[in-house]
Amino acid sequence: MTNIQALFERIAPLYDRLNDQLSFGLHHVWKQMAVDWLELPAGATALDLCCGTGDLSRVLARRVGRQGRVVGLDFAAAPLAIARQRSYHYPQIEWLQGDALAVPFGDQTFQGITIGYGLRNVADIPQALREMFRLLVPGGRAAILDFSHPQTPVLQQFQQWYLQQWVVPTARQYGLAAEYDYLWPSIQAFPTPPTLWRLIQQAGFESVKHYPLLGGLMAITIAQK
Ligand SMILES: C/C(=C\Cc1cc(O)c2ccccc2c1O)CCC[C@H](C)CCC[C@H](C)CCCC(C)C
Ligand SMILES: C[S@@+](CC[C@H](N)C(=O)[O-])C[C@H]1O[C@@H](n2cnc3c(N)ncnc32)[C@H](O)[C@@H]1O
Repeated sequence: MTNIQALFERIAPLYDRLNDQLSFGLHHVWKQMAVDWLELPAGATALDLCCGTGDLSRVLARRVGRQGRVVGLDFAAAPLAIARQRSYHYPQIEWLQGDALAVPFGDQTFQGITIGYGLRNVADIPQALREMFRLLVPGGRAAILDFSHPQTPVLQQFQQWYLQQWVVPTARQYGLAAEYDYLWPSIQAFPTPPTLWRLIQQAGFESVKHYPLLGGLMAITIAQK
């Protein structure tokens, strides 16, 4: 088990509650936007990579409907177990424990892919992007939702302050300070938007559209094959 997998195994029981509390529920809005911008038709087949507890998988399921198909894939068992518990009324979702760097489906299987707060956590970003390209049908889209790099020094300082002075102390109340302390350095190590767009194009995608949220604290990047 990798350190990242172990981290998400540990935080799984409190993950959703802390996300709601620490983003004042806004992460649900961002996830809905990511799926809306895939513009999937009813009946489509979609993949939620690094699905965790399944938030984006359930948004995809509502979008593609009962005739559609959604696969939620994650390599950690604990968040997947919560995802299954929370999704009994979504029969169109299939849950799979697997690696986003080696997805067990054939080329051109999916019309849309989401990866919410996952790309920053995988061990090999270019490989994850290559897998997403391979798995999409021609013209298919991937929506990458994650933290990003704010455009102004003030927002950059706010992002660091909020994470280190509010998020980590809040997590400490649940014994998860070390796990949430990972956030800030992981964001610092995450490619800047121009670098991410280049990696997406190098993976083969034809077009990349970038949408900063909250001045760049977060971002949704839409890559089209
Ligand atoms: C859904 C969110 C984060 C998911 C998430 C991603 C990770 O990589 C983690 C790694 C380790 C532990 C936890 C996570 C994790 O939860 C985003 C919302 C939750 C954030 C924790 C809060 C981030 C707040 C923004 C920096 C600023 C928000 C401004 C505010 C809404 C005014
Ligand atoms: C921050 S959570 C995101 C969960 C969910 N997508 C959301 O938006 O809330 C990141 C997830 O990525 C998973 N993950 C990280 N690397 C992975 C990999 N190589 N393959 C599959 N899952 C991975 C972790 O287990 C964790 O559940």
